[in-house]
Amino acid sequence: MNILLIGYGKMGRAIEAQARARGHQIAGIIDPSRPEVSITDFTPAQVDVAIEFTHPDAAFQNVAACLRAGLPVVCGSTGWLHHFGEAKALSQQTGTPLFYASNYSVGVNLFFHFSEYMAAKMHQFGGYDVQVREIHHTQKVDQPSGTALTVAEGILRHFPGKTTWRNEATSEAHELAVLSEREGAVIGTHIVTYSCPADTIELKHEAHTREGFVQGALLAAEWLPGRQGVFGMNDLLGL
Ligand SMILES: NC(=O)C1=CN([C@@H]2O[C@H](COP(=O)(O)OP(=O)(O)OC[C@H]3O[C@@H](n4cnc5c(N)ncnc54)[C@H](OP(=O)(O)O)[C@@H]3O)[C@@H](O)[C@H]2O)C=CC1
Ligand SMILES: O=C(O)C1=N[C@H](C(=O)O)C[C@H](O)C1
Repeated sequence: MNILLIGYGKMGRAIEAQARARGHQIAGIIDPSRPEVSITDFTPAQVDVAIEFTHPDAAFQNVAACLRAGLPVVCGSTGWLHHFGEAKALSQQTGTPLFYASNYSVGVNLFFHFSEYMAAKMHQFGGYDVQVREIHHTQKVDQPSGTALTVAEGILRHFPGKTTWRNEATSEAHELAVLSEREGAVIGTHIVTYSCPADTIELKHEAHTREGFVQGALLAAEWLPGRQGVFGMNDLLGL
């Protein structure tokens, strides 16, 4: 497959190495360090799929440019979902597929499901309060993490005592606290905690390396070309 890499930071570089190891070619690299190259230089004849891991402020423009150019795009950037409706509409108008996941790791996508199941059960038995905590490296620019937002939305769907989330501690019983910590080079840790005076139950996912994100993004990139629509990890993994 010919892959256009958009963003050549921690994720872009790790994806390049793994893509080459799987026998794919890198058709081009779009990054501020290479201002002479732009997405509009590429056509569907040259690129089977674009993989976008950049920045919350850049992601939508990049996704939109790919869709307009007819390039299927797998996007992992977080913090741009206020534009997701526009991206979906553009995918429909152009007939070009879009894949988005707040987290490409298979483990995290299982964690999302366990968290929803847990929320429903904890609600059924009552008495517990719940909070979400995410810990990431100090270079991360958005908070809460995209993964924590997906977890929070899942809890809100299954735990009716919580009707909204807040990115800080809260004394409002109906608000789900989603706490963000930035520490050293932590790759990504997410913890859901249910507590009551008698006990505490936690569900935790801790990424040890970025390999899980990279493998998932490449699986999505290998799966997407030839499809039409907007997809996520549930479609890819059949969850
Ligand atoms: N969905 C998932 O599974 C995962 C998502 N992420 C998300 O992916 C994004 C990138 O993460 P990461 O690689 O760690 O971040 P990095 O900061 O290491 O890399 C981002 C790269 O994108 C470049 N960039 C910035 N603006 C543009 C633009 N307009 N066009 C092209 N490239 C641009 C940056 O250049 P410069 O430094 O010069 O600005 C940098 O080289 C983040 O939003 C992060 O939250 C990360 C890991 C997993
Ligand atoms: O910025 C990161 O590094 C990560 N971002 C994603 C997020 O915001 O959830 C996924 C992963 O946790 C790493």
